[in-house]
Amino acid sequence: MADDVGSIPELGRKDDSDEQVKIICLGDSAVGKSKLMERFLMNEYRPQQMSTYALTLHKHKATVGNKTVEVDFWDTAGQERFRSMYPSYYHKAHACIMIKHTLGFKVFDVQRKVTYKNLACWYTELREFRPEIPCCVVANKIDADLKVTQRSINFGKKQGIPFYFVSAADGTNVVKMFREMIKRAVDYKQNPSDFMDEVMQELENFDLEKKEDHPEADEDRLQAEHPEAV
Ligand SMILES: Nc1nc2c(ncn2[C@@H]2O[C@H](COP(=O)(O)OP(=O)(O)OP(=O)(O)O)[C@@H](O)[C@H]2O)c(=O)[nH]1
Ligand SMILES: [Mg+2]
Repeated sequence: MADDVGSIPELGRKDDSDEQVKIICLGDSAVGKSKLMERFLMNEYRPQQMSTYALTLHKHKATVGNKTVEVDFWDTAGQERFRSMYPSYYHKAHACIMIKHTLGFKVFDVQRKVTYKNLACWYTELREFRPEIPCCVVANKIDADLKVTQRSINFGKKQGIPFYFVSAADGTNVVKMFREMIKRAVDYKQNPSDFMDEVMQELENFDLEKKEDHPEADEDRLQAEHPEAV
């Protein structure tokens, strides 16, 4: 399984959009990660469960302020058997949406069997890899019992992590939550507080400036590499 970590394909490089960010959805199996993506990207909800195998990647175009943003959404697999892949999920992510059931939601035995971690474990592991990226906590399935919204959860309060009650089934808060997270991911990418991310951002800006200042540099390189083509 360890090999899988290195074999995840990178999505295509930045196209004509102004910015590109990666956002990951994390959480135990059956909390509703894929259904939330389906609701946000297609405004659909089909109740059947198809547990995600390893990973599903979605590309999405968004607008933040006057910028176009290409978002790579990583809908990850919550089942324990995919554990060795988690480091590759976290790698270079700009924001993380952590998803759980609403309090008191009756988890069926069949779902419980594949449940691996609780939120605190996910969060601890994420922070080892991505210490500074913006996160939020999402309690899904509030359609099953609206009373839960009168209670709040303690997790994340101390760290000031934003919290949302949502429902993939009826759409409550889904668009709002995803839009806010896209904006936070873009803000983070542009002003990273992690040293390695700052270096990466500097390199990206430097590369862009070089291209703008010397567009002929690419032509020179092409000529040197393929003299017959020019
Ligand atoms: N009532 C209710 N059920 C939901 C909601 N969202 C998801 N479900 C149900 O929960 C089950 C699991 O949803 P998925 O989106 O497949 O779960 P997942 O987190 O992607 O699970 P893995 O891919 O195994 O990690 C499905 O059978 C859905 O019908 C919701 O908002 N309300
Ligand atoms: Mg899934």
